Amino acid sequence: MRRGSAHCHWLDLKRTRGRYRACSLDGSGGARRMEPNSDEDKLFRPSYVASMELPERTGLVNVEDIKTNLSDEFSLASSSSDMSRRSSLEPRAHIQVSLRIKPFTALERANGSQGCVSLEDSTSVILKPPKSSLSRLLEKTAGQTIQKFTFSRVFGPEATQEEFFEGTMKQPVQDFLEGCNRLVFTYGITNAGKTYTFQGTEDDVGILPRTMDMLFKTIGGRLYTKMDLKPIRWRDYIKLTKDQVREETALKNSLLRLTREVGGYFIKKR
Ligand SMILES: Nc1ncnc2c1ncn2[C@@H]1O[C@H](COP(=O)(O)OP(=O)(O)OP(=O)(O)O)[C@@H](O)[C@H]1O
Repeated sequence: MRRGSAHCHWLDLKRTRGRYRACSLDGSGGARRMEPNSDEDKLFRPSYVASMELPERTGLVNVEDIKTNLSDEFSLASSSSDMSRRSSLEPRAHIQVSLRIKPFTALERANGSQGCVSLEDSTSVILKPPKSSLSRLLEKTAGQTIQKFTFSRVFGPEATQEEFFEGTMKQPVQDFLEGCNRLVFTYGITNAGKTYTFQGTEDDVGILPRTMDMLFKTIGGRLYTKMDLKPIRWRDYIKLTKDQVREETALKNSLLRLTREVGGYFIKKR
């Protein structure tokens, strides 16, 4: 993600009228879009180009209502954690919120960065203010400097990409394959590790390629193998003529020449 852009990556897994739709966007809102061509010869096929569907807004929105609803779903447990709030974070809750704690980079270690987050158990962390700000904080908010936050699950700095995928994504992808819609997104300040978690690195890919891998492996036997369909907008697709197939193939080949395969994934050449 570019510096200064919205701090969020998301993956929208939807199944509509028997079709799978997996849409991935980055913080710039960069969903791919293609121009409509013809509406003839529409056939059902999995489409990988999608967009968000926002519910129709009817009338004025009461901001206080929105706040109330979100408070039911999310919970920031303070040191005096109350159990009724915790219930929204139990495994059966509609929203699962996982925390991933990033290890210090070499630069951060060299700069003497200090750890302020400590794992209490697999679902909660304790946050302590940095020593440099402690005396100032103590004057203002004595007794409130240590806070406890509870999540569906907490992953420490040593958690691998595979462990994180297994612990957070495997179930939603399984649910999606069984017909449920799922939306997954990462959220955090700049440098928090969103891109690393979502895309990963060449050697250790993140949740997005792992999700695609799981999806394609599962639906592999049911894929339409001819190359004569092209998605348009987010719900439809068109059947290409022979000339269009040739054009598309040339375009895909030129794009593929810009990539190389690493461990079964295609990444951009440097
Ligand atoms: N779990 C991790 N293990 C090892 N390195 C990590 C981990 N998470 C993040 N990093 C490293 O920390 C740095 C910042 O991570 P990343 O670029 O993913 O942050 P970001 O949240 O996407 O930032 P921005 O919003 O500015 O784009 C990168 O060098 C990345 O490789």
